[in-house]
Amino acid sequence: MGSLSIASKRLRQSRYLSLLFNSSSLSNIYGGKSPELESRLISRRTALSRALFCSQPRQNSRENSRIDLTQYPPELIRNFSIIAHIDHGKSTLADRLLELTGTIKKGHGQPQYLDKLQVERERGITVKAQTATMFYKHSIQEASCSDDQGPANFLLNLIDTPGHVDFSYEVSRSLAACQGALLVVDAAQGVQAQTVANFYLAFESNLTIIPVINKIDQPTADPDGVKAQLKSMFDLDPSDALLTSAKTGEGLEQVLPAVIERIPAPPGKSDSPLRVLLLDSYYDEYKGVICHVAVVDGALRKGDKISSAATGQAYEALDVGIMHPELKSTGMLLTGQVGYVVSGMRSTKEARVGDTLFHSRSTVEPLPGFKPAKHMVFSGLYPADGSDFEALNHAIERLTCNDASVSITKESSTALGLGFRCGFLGLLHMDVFHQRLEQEYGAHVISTVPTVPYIFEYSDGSKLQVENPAALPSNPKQRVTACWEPTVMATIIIPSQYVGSVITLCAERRGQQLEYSFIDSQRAFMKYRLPLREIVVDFYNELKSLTSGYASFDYEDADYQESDLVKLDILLNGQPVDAMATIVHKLKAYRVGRELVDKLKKVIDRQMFEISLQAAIGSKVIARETISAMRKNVLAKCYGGDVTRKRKLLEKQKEGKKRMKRVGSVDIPQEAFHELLKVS
Ligand SMILES: Nc1nc2c(ncn2[C@@H]2O[C@H](COP(=O)(O)OP(=O)(O)OP(=O)(O)O)[C@@H](O)[C@H]2O)c(=O)[nH]1
Repeated sequence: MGSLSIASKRLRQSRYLSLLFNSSSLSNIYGGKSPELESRLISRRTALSRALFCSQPRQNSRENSRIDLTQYPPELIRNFSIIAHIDHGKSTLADRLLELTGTIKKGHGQPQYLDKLQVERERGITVKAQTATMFYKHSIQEASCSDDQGPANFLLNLIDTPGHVDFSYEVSRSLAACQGALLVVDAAQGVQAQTVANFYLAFESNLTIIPVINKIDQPTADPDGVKAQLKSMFDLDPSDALLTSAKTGEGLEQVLPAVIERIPAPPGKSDSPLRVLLLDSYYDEYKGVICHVAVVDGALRKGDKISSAATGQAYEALDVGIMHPELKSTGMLLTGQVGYVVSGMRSTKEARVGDTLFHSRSTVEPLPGFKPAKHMVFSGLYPADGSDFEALNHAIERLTCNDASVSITKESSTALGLGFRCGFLGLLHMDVFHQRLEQEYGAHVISTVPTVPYIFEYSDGSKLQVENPAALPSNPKQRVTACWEPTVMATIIIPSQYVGSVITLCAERRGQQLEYSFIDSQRAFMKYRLPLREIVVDFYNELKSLTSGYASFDYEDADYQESDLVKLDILLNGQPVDAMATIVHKLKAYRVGRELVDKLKKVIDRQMFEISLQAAIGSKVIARETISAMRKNVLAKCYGGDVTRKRKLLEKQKEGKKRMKRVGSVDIPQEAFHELLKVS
């Protein structure tokens, strides 16, 4: 029965393969004319790709054998994370460890195996933390794990985490399931900003930290220099550092023995009532909500009745297993083990990250859970074609099932119609969300200028958090008495020769220097308090270009600070366009207003009538441009009578017009909204 269903699943998978990875074939078959059909096919495509990557049956006959988790008491388990600055080689190291333990085949042809999302593969970054269970034989002298003192079989749970600052929430959640972390540092680049941030995340979580100096094969590698940095910055003993090359395989044989010998076993109690920490969840077309969990105490078995401490809802554990690295049903998860549970939850909203699951018949003290994700950036998302609202609604609902860290509320704009206000963890997160909407769900969206959550106080004493500038009245009658903006604590590490230009950049961005020191003779370390608004737009790119790409930057949210803010309106032919309003610091309002109208003038096509573009604070216009009238005759150069050629040109013009948004009588191209993102 099992092999039959596997065979038929494979057949289905192979029949869909060409469709899966060839979106053009979708539009060929359906001529792009049946949106429902296309959206159904796209969601099927996504589901199948997930099924392929997440639950594809393995070729190896060993895979079909049952894994008996009772063989792995907590003392034979190690849970560890791989943390590092972006691109220091976490995912490649994870690949090598999976190969070394036979969890995946060598030369599986899929580098960065645990980066399963299309956006992760295209951008070469990790966005979602991924867990993989490995089995590894090792003998340790002191432990009395096996009577004959021969090698014992260990169960190792490896969690690969994202490196980018926007996803540090994923990192902190992953660390909650671990007792140790491999802190990977590039042997040539040395300690970078996110190495510092991730080290402190792990340190504050009381994890055992094993420094791994990776990429020692590079000609510019300086492992001794990096050891010295690790000592001076984190007080890590240089002799504890492992030297590896995830590329050539050098030094990798020391990694897992070090994990087993240095990282403590999970501390939970097997004989205590069940407590399961819910780490993450995603929606699978076939299985429903799949929760990633860590069993802190007790044992969870298939068929158990479990309850959620957060919602009080009761469920049945329909399937329980480990990620090996695909889902592998084991029928149980015991103390200290990390795996998955399918419990018939209908939406990921029921699966609250940080929740405690326990046996319905028992009463337990819930686990501390996690701080809720903090949304740093808000932006409006509107369908490029106003009539696609339902399709976009559906796409967003499905995507938030797999990315619960986005906040969504419906909103409407006079310029763009019905849409959504979405809260993201940062700009990259916002970008990745857009890309996934387009790639996985075929949605075409217009996004408005990202903004940060400000707090405004009015003369009647009321305070309001403003996530959408349009919500702020321009009406001076409702007087604002004070406003506050969010700030961040930024860590910047740069080669010393760039110190001057980076200080100037931070001063321009209204930064306040808090710390300035040298890591070694070549690199400086700075801490700044910066308004979040100033780093949201283009700060990182500018920092990178000022320092020839050598700067590294990380931030964590800090307090609100009082600030002199104004709402900047953009008016087209005298009408304010709500979707283009922004909130800026008063000192910058004139410059930003001028840049905005200049940019808009470049991207808005001349039309049949004159268009005035204005930037205004309240009723005061601070910048103005005019786009003169014209009639664009696309057939002007098309002499002669070839009707098909003329038709082609007119079709092309019509196509272009579809991508315009009509505001009042003015057509605004999608690029206008994109251009606005770049003005700070
Ligand atoms: N020369 C060399 N290159 C390596 C080594 N390890 C990884 N790389 C390369 O470094 C790049 C980044 O590797 P990843 O494994 O994606 O890095 P990461 O830390 O997982 O990146 P994020 O998930 O985006 O934070 C890839 O091009 C790898 O091929 C190594 O030991 N030596």
